[in-house]
Amino acid sequence: MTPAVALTVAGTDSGGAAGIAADLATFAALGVHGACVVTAVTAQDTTGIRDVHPVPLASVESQLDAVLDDLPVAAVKTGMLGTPEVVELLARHLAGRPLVVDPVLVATSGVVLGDEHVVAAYRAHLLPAATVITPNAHEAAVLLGRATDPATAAAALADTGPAVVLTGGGTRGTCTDWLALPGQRPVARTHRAVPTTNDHGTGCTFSAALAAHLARGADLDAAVHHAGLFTVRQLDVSRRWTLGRGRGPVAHTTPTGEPA
Ligand SMILES: Nc1ncnc2c1ncn2[C@@H]1O[C@H](COP(=O)(O)OP(=O)(O)O)[C@@H](O)[C@H]1O
Ligand SMILES: Cc1ncc(COP(=O)(O)O)c(N)n1
Repeated sequence: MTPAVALTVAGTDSGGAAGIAADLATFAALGVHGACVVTAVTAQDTTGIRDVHPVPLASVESQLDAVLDDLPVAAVKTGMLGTPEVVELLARHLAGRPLVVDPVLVATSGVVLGDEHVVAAYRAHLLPAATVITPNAHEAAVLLGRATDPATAAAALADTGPAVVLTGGGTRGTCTDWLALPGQRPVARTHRAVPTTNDHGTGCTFSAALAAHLARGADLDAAVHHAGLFTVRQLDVSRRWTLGRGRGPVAHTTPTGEPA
């Protein structure tokens, strides 16, 4: 048999919480073979990011060519891309495929992972090529160039072309994500909040789970639903962990190994 294949294009996190580590672990937990294209190497742990080393554009392109020439990639997710040239390259190579764009611009620790040139390249090239984008409220405000309420922001971003899941993580009471499809009223998806600080990599995990479910053939609505359930369940696991001196990793794998 041929397993479902998903590709992540993202940065590494040496602490194993976010980026490529989160994505490949999430793909594996959901029974999907994961391929990866590395865009940047970060020296990072649970307390923050010490250093970022971008991978040369030619190397990103040859990694991408190697994967796309050989494997039946059913869905792609992008995370930290780092430079406007990489953002443009991906828009050229990935348009027309099921494409989840997690516009990683600022780490939880506050370090900027995408400057204004990267933001401009997202707006001009990658957002119009995406199937669905998964910004948090801050990233949505940066992409739109203005701060507004989440439902309005989700609808405004959907008007630029892709479906939008504007994520609203939080540790008290409930969390609300807004799903907006182009030309339609945004819909609120509210679920319980897990009270934990072990949430480093949560946005990566959610968008990787979304790509994994699309790769397995789910439609967008079902993929968003299952990615949300998966993420909450993994936070339920990591809330019981003691790992690292800072914001611990979300648990990407399930104890049972069963797809969510
Ligand atoms: N503490 C939490 N409890 C439950 N769900 C959470 C929690 N934190 C984030 N989520 C969910 O995880 C997904 C990613 O959200 P978010 O944390 O906003 O991403 P990011 O890491 O990009 O800021 C969303 O579905 C959000 O609702
Ligand atoms: C390589 C890489 N990619 C993405 C993030 C964002 O993750 P978070 O918002 O949990 O810090 C990160 N910190 N590092």
